[in-house]
Amino acid sequence: MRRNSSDLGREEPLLPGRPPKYSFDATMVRRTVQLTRLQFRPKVTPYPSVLTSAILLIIFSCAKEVAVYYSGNLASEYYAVLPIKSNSAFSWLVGKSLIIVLSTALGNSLVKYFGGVYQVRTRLVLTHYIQSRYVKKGHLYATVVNSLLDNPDQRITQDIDKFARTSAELLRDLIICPILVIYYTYKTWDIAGYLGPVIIYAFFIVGTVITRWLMTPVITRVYAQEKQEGAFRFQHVFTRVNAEAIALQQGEMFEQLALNQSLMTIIHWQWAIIKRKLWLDLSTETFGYLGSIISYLILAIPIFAGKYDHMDPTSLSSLISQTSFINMYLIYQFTTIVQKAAVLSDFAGFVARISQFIETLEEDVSTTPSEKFDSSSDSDEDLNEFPASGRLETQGDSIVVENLSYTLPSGRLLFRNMNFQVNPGQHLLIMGPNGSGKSSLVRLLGGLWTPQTGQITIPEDTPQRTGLMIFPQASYLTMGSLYDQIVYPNPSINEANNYFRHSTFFERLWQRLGIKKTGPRSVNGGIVPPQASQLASTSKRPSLNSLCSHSDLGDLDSGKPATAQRASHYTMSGDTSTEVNQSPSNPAKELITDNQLFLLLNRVGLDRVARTIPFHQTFQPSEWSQLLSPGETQKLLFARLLYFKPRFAVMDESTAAVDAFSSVYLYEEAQKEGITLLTISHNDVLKPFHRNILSFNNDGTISQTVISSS
Ligand SMILES: Nc1ncnc2c1ncn2[C@@H]1O[C@H](COP(=O)(O)OP(=O)(O)OP(=O)(O)O)[C@@H](O)[C@H]1O
Repeated sequence: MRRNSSDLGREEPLLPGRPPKYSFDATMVRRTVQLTRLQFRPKVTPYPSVLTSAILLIIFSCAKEVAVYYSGNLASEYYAVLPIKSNSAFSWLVGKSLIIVLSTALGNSLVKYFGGVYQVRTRLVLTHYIQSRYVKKGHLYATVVNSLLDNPDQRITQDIDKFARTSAELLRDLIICPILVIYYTYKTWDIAGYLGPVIIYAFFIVGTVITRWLMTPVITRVYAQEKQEGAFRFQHVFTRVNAEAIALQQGEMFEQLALNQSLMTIIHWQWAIIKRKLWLDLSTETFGYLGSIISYLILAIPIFAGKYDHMDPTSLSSLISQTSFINMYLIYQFTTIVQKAAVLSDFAGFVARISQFIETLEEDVSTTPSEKFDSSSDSDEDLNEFPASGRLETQGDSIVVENLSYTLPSGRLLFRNMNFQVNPGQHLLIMGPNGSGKSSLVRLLGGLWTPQTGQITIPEDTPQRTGLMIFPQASYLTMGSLYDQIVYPNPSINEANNYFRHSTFFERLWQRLGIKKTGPRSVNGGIVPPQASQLASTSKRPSLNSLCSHSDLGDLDSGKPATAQRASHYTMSGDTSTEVNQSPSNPAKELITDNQLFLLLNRVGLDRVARTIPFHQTFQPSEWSQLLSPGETQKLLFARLLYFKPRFAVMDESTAAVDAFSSVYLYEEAQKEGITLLTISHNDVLKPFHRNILSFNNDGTISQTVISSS
């Protein structure tokens, strides 16, 4: 797939005064149908489907309207009963009123309840659908780095939730609206003649036109503001994550100015919204109050025409009360339609943003950054003619790079016809100036980028060992415990995912009743872990899966929040042996034991960590950066390397923060395990551990030097 800069227009860029517009066109209808089909697709969660909650929502909305009709007529009945001072009639009416009022209250509450249920389930289904396609091999990097989609995080966290809320609101109010309009039109006609509905309809048309005219500028600015909100929040997160770097460089003032600039942009849009909302609110409020007066104007027509001259004053006031309720309710329905037009516009915007996300994920998003740009200006016209799948092969026992060429989007040639081979035991040191393309080679070896010409072959996995593991330049510790840092990327959270996919209502009921417990259903989509027999068996501890076990999805039916025991603080408890096997179903414990973890940590020089950080305790990535120094983090990643013992490993400056003595020791340990290392480093201390040196030059050429023949 080839993209050029014209694709940028898929979502309009945000320019002051020209926010993106979302309208009700054929695309919008197609996208709504698609989203609705996704929403209502067969049950994917242990909870009753979205369809069930939608049906219940509609049923209770209709029931509530019947109750509202009867309670609206109560006033006219009191007008009729009170003047005649009949005890029995009055008592009967009070009893009837109580039943009607309670039914109305119950109807309203149930409508709200099922609206909430529908909203939560819609969010669950859509978020799960998109999340499992977004954070997925081959998609995450491509979507984040290559696609032109703005703020995927905001779309997945906020937009889906708002879509769920607005669609519940529309379902509740708009589906039943036409039926009510027809019924109350008939009643109005019956009481006031044809002029009644004509006046109300004319009132509605004028109101809609004016409101719609005033609403459009508000809606478009709301979207501009939402987008800026996402960027502002992200900027704050970034400031928080990099607080230390900012403070050490005394960059607070700069950051403050940058944040103020973003704040002012948001305030600009918010202010624009408030100004325009004044006129919109003035219009809706005026039409709202006019509605109640119009109801009496309509009644005045037959009264002044003498239609009710035969009636006594009591009957007439009862009729006025009943009629005004009917007229007002018809006007209220129209007001609802007008008000819901704003919700409908919001809904259209959310449909657009969510659908764009899904469409991006379903596209064959290229993993080559150069395809973001029009490559016609490149020297090589055939850059993209090779199919992506043919570029990276997994076979044999060596890493083979043949005739590899790669040109950056800027047109800079990084490599030209690069050739090299790394056989088992022939450790390779990759050196070169900054920006010469060393990490880019890693991206190509990892399949993130697609070479424009040439072929890369990486060794295949065996049942015992992973063929190739890559340790990127930026150390990354995931959310989780020490166990998780070692077994990463093997997910110990599969338990939650399996439950999410497969548990039925009855399974869950049995679990609640304590009749059946779900055992571990390990789905190993990660890197080949060591055989269980290789692990020393000692006491076992829960890991990330206890964080994400059943209860952690929260109980949607009871409304209970997730019961995960998240690490809110770091305890310096040295005794890790008191926490034993909290979770009966913990895949991580089958991947690594306490004993093995303890030995591994000691082996890489992290004995302090082994003594002070509870093995089972979960931390956020930002907390890990406070718990461990950069050098300790790199040592922990070496523990991961020694745990997996892959056949080949690419270490991109993996000892950059480690002291020289420890670096040498870690390399000795890795090589003892039979791991063939491809090291990117500027450090000469590692030279003796390698057989060959691959030197990158800034002109796209490389040279190879044999250091030792062993
Ligand atoms: N996603 C990307 N899109 C476009 N260009 C990129 C991308 N990532 C890196 N580059 C460019 O590729 C060039 C080589 O970067 P690379 O990270 O491979 O350098 P390096 O040799 O590893 O440098 P260092 O020694 O500083 O780590 C840089 O000029 C960089 O701007």
